[in-house]
Formats: sequence, C-alpha cells, structure tokens
Amino acid sequence: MMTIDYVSCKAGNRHILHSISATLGAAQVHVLLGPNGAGKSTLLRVLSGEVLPGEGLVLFNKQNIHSRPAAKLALERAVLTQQYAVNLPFTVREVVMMGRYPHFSRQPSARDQELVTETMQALQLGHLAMRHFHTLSGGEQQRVQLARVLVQLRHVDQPHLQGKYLLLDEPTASMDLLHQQLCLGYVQQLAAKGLTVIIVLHDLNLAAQFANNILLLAKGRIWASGRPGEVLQASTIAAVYGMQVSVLLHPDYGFPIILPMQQGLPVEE
Ligand SMILES: Nc1ncnc2c1ncn2[C@@H]1O[C@H](COP(=O)(O)OP(=O)(O)OP(=O)(O)O)[C@@H](O)[C@H]1O
Repeated sequence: MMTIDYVSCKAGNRHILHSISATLGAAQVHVLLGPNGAGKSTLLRVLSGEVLPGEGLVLFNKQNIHSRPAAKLALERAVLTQQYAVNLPFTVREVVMMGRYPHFSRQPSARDQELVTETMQALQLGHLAMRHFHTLSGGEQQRVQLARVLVQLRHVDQPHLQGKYLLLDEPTASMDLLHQQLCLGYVQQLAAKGLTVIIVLHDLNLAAQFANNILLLAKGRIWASGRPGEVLQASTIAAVYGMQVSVLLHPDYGFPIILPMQQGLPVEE
C-alpha cells in the first residue's frame, strides 16, 4: 500500500503539486488522469523517489520511499518513463534482461532467463528477440520497455508481487488497439498477484476499462478520485477538460465509455 501525505512540489516559485493526499491499495491498478500540465508526470516522479517533494511524505509499506537505499528500491519498484535512450546496438532480449540487473552480479541465472522469456512471450515479443532495439517501431519499443520493467519486479521463486510497485508514464501511447489491450491486461493480471500499479494515461476509455481507482488531477490538485464510474462523469470531464462528452455504459462489462460530443470547441462558460 502507498500513502501520499500532503505532497507539494515547486519548480522555482511555481507550485506544480498542491497538498496531494491519497491512499493507493495493493493489488490494484491506479490511474492518474488529467489535462496536459496537470502534474501527472511530476507526481509519478515523486512517487518513484526521483523527485523529492518540497513538502509531504510518500510511504510505501509504511516506509518513506525517499529514505530507501537505491539498491533496495530497485528490487521493490520499477518505473517506465516516457523517454528511454538506448543508443548502443542492444538486442531486444538484452534490453529486457537489463530489468534483471538488480538481481544478479555477473551472469543471469537460468531462472532470470526463464522470466525474461516468459514476459517476452506474454507481450508478444518472442519474434523480435534478436532484433536491435533501435530498429523497432515506437509501439514495439514501448512493449520492450514495458517487459524490461516487469521483469525487474519478479522474484525468482515467488509468484506473488506483494510489497512491490510499478509506475508507468503513458506506457501505451504508441501502441495499436490490440497491444494496448494485451499490455494493460497483462499488467492487470500482475496487479491481481499483489502488485501496486500506478499508470499515467490520457485515454479516458482505457482508464475506465483497466483502473480500479482513478486520481483525476487538475492544476496540480486532485479534482476527483474513486472508481471509474464515480470519477468519469460528464460534468466532471467538462469541468476539468473543457469538453462536452456523453458517458455510456459498456453493454457487457458495465464500465463507462466516454464519447466526445464536440470537435475541439471549448465548453461555453
Ligand atoms: N522542471 C520544471 N520547471 C518548470 N516547470 C515545470 C518543470 N517540470 C514540470 N513543470 C511544469 O509543471 C506542470 C506539470 O507538468 P507535468 O509534466 O507533471 O504535467 P503532466 O500532467 O504530466 O502533463 P502532460 O499530460 O502534458 O504530460 C507543467 O505546467 C510543466 O510545465
């Protein structure tokens, strides 16, 4: 479980996050939503331990993540940012194996190799294993990077993922429909094994489908939080995004479906 306790952040004199508080349960997918500049990536960077908040605390399993030694943190949390530079000619399999580096000192074990193979198969990367990473398409590269952070969190002989957390910043932005579903579905399965998952998304419909809990940010504050059906209401979306939408319910699964009702025109005040 993660506790975010009155977290505030500044860049120069500008407040970017204002008194953010939330409790994010284990074995759940938490999605951060909000317009451009709302503070989603900054909050994710604070939760990863990369950025120290000006005020407030982030506790994971009751421990302050900003006082965890880096080597320990690497075994309990993995982060996928929007930028990743791989300039050397590493193969796809080598890039995924990088996620196992915190687990071995010289050579990967047979179990490390198995975990890499298993995760690559789950994300349909097997056929790309020997390709050079930098020759892949944007969506393929995203799948490889997702596989890398997922193998980082696996323990060689523990199937459960309790006590670990995964932070993903727009992980499916370049993926096609099938791979968005495949990757978020796989992450959802790992959450069911105890993992705490926090994902920044822009796609409200993916959030509606995969989130257990949504934090909707606007101007550095939490505007609304709760289950998708509670947060993704037409009036809330109009207030935060300035867009008129219709909210329907999925006929089979019951989660909200958000349909824009205008083409790029702001809502009249
Ligand atoms: N280092 C910085 N210096 C100055 N301003 C910053 C800095 N980092 C972020 N900001 C500002 O803080 C605000 C929040 O940025 P952030 O990247 O967290 O937003 P976001 O919700 O992730 O946006 P997007 O959806 O566009 O990715 C933005 O207005 C951004 O310009």
